[in-house]
Amino acid sequence: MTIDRRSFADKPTLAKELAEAVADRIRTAIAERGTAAIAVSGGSTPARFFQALGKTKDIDWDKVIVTLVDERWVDETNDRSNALLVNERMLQGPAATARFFPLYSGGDAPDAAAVAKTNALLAQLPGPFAAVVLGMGSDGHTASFFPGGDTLAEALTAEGPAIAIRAPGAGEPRITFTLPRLLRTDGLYLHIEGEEKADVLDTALGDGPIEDMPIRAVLRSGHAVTVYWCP
Ligand SMILES: O=C(O)[C@H](O)[C@@H](O)[C@H](O)[C@H](O)COP(=O)(O)O
Repeated sequence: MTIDRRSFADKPTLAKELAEAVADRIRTAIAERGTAAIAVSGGSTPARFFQALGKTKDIDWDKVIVTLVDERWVDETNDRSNALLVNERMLQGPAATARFFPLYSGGDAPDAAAVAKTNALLAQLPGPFAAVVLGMGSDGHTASFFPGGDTLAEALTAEGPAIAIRAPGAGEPRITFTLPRLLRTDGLYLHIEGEEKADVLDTALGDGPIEDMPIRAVLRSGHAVTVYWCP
């Protein structure tokens, strides 16, 4: 396994270092390919990182596309919307000129037509991501790869780019990039904070079925993963 675990003293230091790593990936992708796309996670952990990245001045933000690794099926006025979080915390100041590709495409549920609409937009993304930043729940989910997810097997294997998924621990129905699409990335980061999540990661790195802790599919994928952790 190519898992590089990095520990930082505190949350502000982690946010700054992760923002610098992702900014480097963005600058390199723009230099090599003309554009850079990144996919970031929602939830409660990434706000500081979003603010640090959004303040970065030496990036051609108008050449950057930001999207989400997954989204709850709610519109952008809902405080559970990951898009709302990204817009409020990252796409301000220097980063305000970046383009944002939402995963939520309207309506009450991610039915086939809604997912097709999202996938038509996502088909416009450049080939590989410059960076994908994952989070992890204490149940071992990442993106919306939840234990018990109704489309989990497909989400971990299909080309996608995105698929609907429902799971007992997920709250709303969700839409998520599939794992194969997320693995098409230059940099793959896992951002977790707190002792509990360090313990969950230790468990996930041990033996056991992927269905119990879907983060294992990422950790066993063969793609290098850099873990950013702080207490
Ligand atoms: O929309 C989401 O919920 C996510 O993208 C999800 O995969 C998240 O990264 C983990 O649930 C960790 O969430 P916390 O940071 O809130 O613990």
